[in-house]
Amino acid sequence: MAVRIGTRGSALALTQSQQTADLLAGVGGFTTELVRIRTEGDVRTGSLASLGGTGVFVAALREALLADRCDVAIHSLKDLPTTGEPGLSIAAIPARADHRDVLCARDGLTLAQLPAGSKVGTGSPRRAAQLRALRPDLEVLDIRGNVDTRLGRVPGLPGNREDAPGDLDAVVLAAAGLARLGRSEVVSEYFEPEAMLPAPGQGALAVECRVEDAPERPAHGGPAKAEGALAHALAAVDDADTRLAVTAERALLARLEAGCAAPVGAYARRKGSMLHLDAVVCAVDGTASLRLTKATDGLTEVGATLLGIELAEDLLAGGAADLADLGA
Ligand SMILES: NCc1[nH]cc(CCC(=O)O)c1CC(=O)O
Repeated sequence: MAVRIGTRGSALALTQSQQTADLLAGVGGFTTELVRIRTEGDVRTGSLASLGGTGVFVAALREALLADRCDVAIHSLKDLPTTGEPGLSIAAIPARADHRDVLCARDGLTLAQLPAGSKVGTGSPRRAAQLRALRPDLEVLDIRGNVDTRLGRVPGLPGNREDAPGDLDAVVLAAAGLARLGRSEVVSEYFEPEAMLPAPGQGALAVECRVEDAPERPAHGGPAKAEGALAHALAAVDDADTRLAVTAERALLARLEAGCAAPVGAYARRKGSMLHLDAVVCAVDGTASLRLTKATDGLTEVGATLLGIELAEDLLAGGAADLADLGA
């Protein structure tokens, strides 16, 4: 019997679901098939999908898992709410792809090379705030749509359709999504976290399944226990360092009680025996921000969670809630 992989129908979702299906099947013991889960957001026009945010898609995939219409669901971790779903488990977090945001500008321009007044599109308050802080002289515009639609707003990018509008000078997107779609040649600049902190979980995927199919992970570390071919594969594709990093980033987000549209950036990575976490909360107009860093030698799920909570409390003590509407 094939393991049914539930996925959204966008090009990005289909690509990352197929790549993850191949990763799981590569461990051996089963085949996979993609099951496309339709949502209300898919059948109506783009504006509803953006209104409902990604929450409607996550909810539809979770409903399909609980109703046994699929066995596994693949999510972009940065779109996944920090609250879990009873009966389901984040059974695997594969190694993170590129965590960075990128600029895709006309004529290969970097951010520093864009003329004053250039129009830069992004749908993310986090990216807008950090862009405005770096270049207050640019015009940052709110844009919507899938990756192809967004790239189509910039004239002359390789791979754009002939009839694309090309009405902006640049857009900012996630490196990981472009890489998964094979469109990295549109990138004119990669932003290191020092310039722009990514969204918590950016570049990482989450594989969710019903709790009875998930490998058992001891709370204080040690190898996961897996019964059955699927649980074994889920344990095998899990990346411990990525899991630690995104656990810290998401614990921070949860403690800030920040929504997915809040202007909060966070990036954690393991360096030797330490886990480092950088985070920023920005005023959306880019005039103020609070950026802090913290590290721990507690390289367990508990240690990573505490790191995120403690850095969030440092940010709150520094006035993060007055800077930004965290509930956005
Ligand atoms: N919010 C949309 C979204 N969700 C996941 C990705 C791809 C990158 C990733 O997996 O983090 C994107 C596109 C983007 O932000 O450019």
